[in-house]
Amino acid sequence: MSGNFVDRLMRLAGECGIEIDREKAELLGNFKDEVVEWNNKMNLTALVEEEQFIKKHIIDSLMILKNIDFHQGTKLVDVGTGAGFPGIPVKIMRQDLEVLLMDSSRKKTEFLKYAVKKLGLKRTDVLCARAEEAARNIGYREKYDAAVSRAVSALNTLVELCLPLVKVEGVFVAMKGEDPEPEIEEAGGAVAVLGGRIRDVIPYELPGGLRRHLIVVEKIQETPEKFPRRPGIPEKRPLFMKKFP
Ligand SMILES: C[S@@+](CC[C@H](N)C(=O)[O-])C[C@H]1O[C@@H](n2cnc3c(N)ncnc32)[C@H](O)[C@@H]1O
Repeated sequence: MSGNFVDRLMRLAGECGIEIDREKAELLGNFKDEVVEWNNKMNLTALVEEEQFIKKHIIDSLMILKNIDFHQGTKLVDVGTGAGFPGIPVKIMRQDLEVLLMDSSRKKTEFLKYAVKKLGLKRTDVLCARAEEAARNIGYREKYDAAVSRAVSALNTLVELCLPLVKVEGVFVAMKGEDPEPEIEEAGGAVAVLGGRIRDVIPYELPGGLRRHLIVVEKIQETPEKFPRRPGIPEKRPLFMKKFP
């Protein structure tokens, strides 16, 4: 890993109000090196150019910590984590968290298992599963203080994948793009039926002026047992989707 990467990461993150000490920046750099190396063998992510990786992968992931106050030892699941975003940068910065990295792709979870070991991350598990299946398992259902997810599906589908994993009084944070309002409007009915309530929509900006939002959904009551539906159904037939002629 180049010293340049570490300095650049610390500077760009600092400009966004995120302080990263050198030791953690080096760990994030080691993670980036692993992603790039594995990306030569398999398609993990399209974003490997250094500055883009820093801004759109690492800093974007860390915006969760800048905006959400996770208590010490929070149990957090990252649903559809892919190559580990936002879960791995979050874990590197907050080593007290207990993190589950979940993805339905075997090749991605093989990479994640390797990366977690190589980076020496403790209390970090990797699960190859569809969220719809994991949430039917009592070991995972309503066991998390927080779920996070980025770039997996539209909010009305995503809440069915994520809210069943969250404890009552826990929180689900969806990372969304520049204009989340249409998705929020479309997901209102689904959020309510799954036991949630949209608490906050938090705008933020990445270096270079890219605008993003965090949608914070609090879990106010248990998710009815019939949810999530079978794998694939939440996406195929999102709850309360308007029917078009
Ligand atoms: C576009 S990638 C995003 C990865 C990462 N969150 C990021 O922002 O870079 C979407 C990931 O979600 C996973 N995924 C899609 N549907 C899923 C489901 N129902 N359960 C678990 N993982 C899922 C895919 O395998 C894929 O790795």
